[in-house]
Amino acid sequence: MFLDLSSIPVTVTLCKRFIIAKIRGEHYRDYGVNKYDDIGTGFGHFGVAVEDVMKTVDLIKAKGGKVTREPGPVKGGSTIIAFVEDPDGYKFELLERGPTPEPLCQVMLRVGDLDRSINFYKKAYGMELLRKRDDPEYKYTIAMMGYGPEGKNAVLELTYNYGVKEYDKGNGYAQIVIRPDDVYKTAEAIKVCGGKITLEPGPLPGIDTKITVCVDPDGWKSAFVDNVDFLKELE
Ligand SMILES: C[C@@H](O)C(=O)SC[C@H](NC(=O)CC[C@H](N)C(=O)O)C(=O)NCC(=O)O
Repeated sequence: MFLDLSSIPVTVTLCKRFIIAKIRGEHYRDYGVNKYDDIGTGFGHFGVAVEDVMKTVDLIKAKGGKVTREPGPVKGGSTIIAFVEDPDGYKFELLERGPTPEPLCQVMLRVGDLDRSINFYKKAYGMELLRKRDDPEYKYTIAMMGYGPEGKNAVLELTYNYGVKEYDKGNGYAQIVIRPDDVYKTAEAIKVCGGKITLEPGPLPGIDTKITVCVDPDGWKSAFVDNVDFLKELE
């Protein structure tokens, strides 16, 4: 699969419940703003699964794309990865995997307290802790959170760097969009678990799609769109 970074849609349905973060740039723009020059230090990358990282990197180079980490085993592991950047400077990690229904497979966010985040995403968002890996050599721990097994579902890769409690969110990251069955219950769970509701649950004016919006304990924003309403919008 050739990865044409300029064609990555702003919001991509990754699996039944998890629509990847909206990123501000060429496709998703606030009127009058044509440059998001501060991606911040908290946003990590989008992970894209490809069957041949080396071939994909060669194609990206041939198209003038920017490769920031050449193909090779991930430090401390065996998965072949590479890092590339899109024209707005957003990072994409290419991960060598077999065929998958969800090539856009990760969104990585850095957090200041991993256990707090795991607990929050479990209890407020109904996610599972799919995998946790500590890497003392490189002083970080990651937790993969999601609604189904990696390799078939998009996952949220929460990264804790030893001793780093806060990150700059910049102005480019917008949100992760998740599709629950009941945004009212979701909002209640978020409030109970220490999240902050920034848009109370209810129908959007004019289109009746029920949504709610919140920020997690680190300030990462998530929007929740009623699953049935969302599917109706696609009809
Ligand atoms: C799928 C998952 O296991 C990985 O790919 S981990 C990749 C690894 N992550 C980190 O190093 C996170 C900590 C880092 N300080 C950060 O905040 O991004 C990574 O990026 N490795 C780079 C490499 O060259 O292997």
